[in-house]
Amino acid sequence: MVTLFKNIKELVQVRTEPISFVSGIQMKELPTLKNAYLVVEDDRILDFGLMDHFSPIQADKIIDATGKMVLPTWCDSHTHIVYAGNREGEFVDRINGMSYEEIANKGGGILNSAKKLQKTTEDDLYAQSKVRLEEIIQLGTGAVEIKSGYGLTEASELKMLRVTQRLKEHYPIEIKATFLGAHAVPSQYKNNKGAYLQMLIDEVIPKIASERLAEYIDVFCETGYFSVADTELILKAGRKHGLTPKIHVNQFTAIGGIQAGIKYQALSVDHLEEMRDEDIDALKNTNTMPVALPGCSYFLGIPYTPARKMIDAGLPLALATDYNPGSAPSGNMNFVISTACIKMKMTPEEAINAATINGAYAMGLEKEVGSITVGKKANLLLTKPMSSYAFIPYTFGDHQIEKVYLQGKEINP
Ligand SMILES: N=CN[C@@H](CCC(=O)O)C(=O)O
Ligand SMILES: [Zn+2]
Repeated sequence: MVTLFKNIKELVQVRTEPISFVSGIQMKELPTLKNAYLVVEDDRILDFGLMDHFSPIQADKIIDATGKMVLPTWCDSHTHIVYAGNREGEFVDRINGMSYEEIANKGGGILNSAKKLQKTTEDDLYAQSKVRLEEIIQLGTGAVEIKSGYGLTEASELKMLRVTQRLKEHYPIEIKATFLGAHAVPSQYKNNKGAYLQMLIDEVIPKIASERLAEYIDVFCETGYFSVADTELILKAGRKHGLTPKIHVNQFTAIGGIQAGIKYQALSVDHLEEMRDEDIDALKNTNTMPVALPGCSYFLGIPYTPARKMIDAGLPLALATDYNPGSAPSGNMNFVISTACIKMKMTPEEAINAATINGAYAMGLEKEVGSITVGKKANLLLTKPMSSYAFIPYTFGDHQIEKVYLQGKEINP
């Protein structure tokens, strides 16, 4: 099956030479072709170029993209979309003055979601989660990472990861799974966090690795949750079983988690709302991708990741939604990109690079998605007509996507 997109007003994020990610000043460059064509064969990008150089081909389907843009789909490298129920009650409690921390200390927060999930059957959890997956696909996401971490028992953590596995089997979107058993200390281990960690290390991690239920290992490294020493224990055990670290760090406090992540060659360090100069320095010249989650900052009213300072220091940056029931109940990458431009002062070029190629890298998918490159998956966005791609972040709270294609096929709403 050959599909031809012709008369594309602007083909965005064109990379002839494959790249892994962009950092620092390179993030301001977003290569495009104006008045372009793109050829897709089956699930892959076969060819692209300027309309002026186009020689007619035999295509099964022709899409006239006059006035419209084509981009690679968004790469959302940090989500928790497999969860049960919602927490709008806590949202109202926060409006009425309670803090996220106070709610968590009263058994709300992550433990509240764990209680709900433990009581939910695997089939019901799948049914609830697939709605969110379908929703983010419609919003232009073509690759997503999904974490466990609302189970907090062996059975429920495995249930979450099996649901993620089932989503992988049933949907054309790229999915990577992360084990986040060390997301919060369950109440039954309240006074014995060490025993919980030991149980994760001795029983759960080996099982997940042997059943190939996750590619990555995560820890919520934060004051009141898991210390740097706890984080290192889990990352070490994960590494031993072939799970690569991607961790939650520096959300509320900076305690040295970034350095621990780098020590264990984390693929990404995520959140980073609280960054010290030494944290920025530690990330320089590493292969670890910093990931900002502006939807969480927006929803909780906490600081935004200092993107300007980080990029100006030469670092790369990826953007993700953090879609979860407690701190970011939205999987809308279009909103994340707008918010990054408006609140973090990223340029549209930087934000689009952060939401495509850098996001792909933060999931180990940079060879498959994240740019318009021959041989990559044809996971594409066709926009509504627009004058320039800056219109995408400019129209915050809305989206400009007319159609989404995954593996070369149009996704019907
Ligand atoms: N910070 C830790 N975990 C999630 C939110 C957890 C929750 O409140 O349910 C996050 O990334 O923001
Ligand atoms: Zn998260």
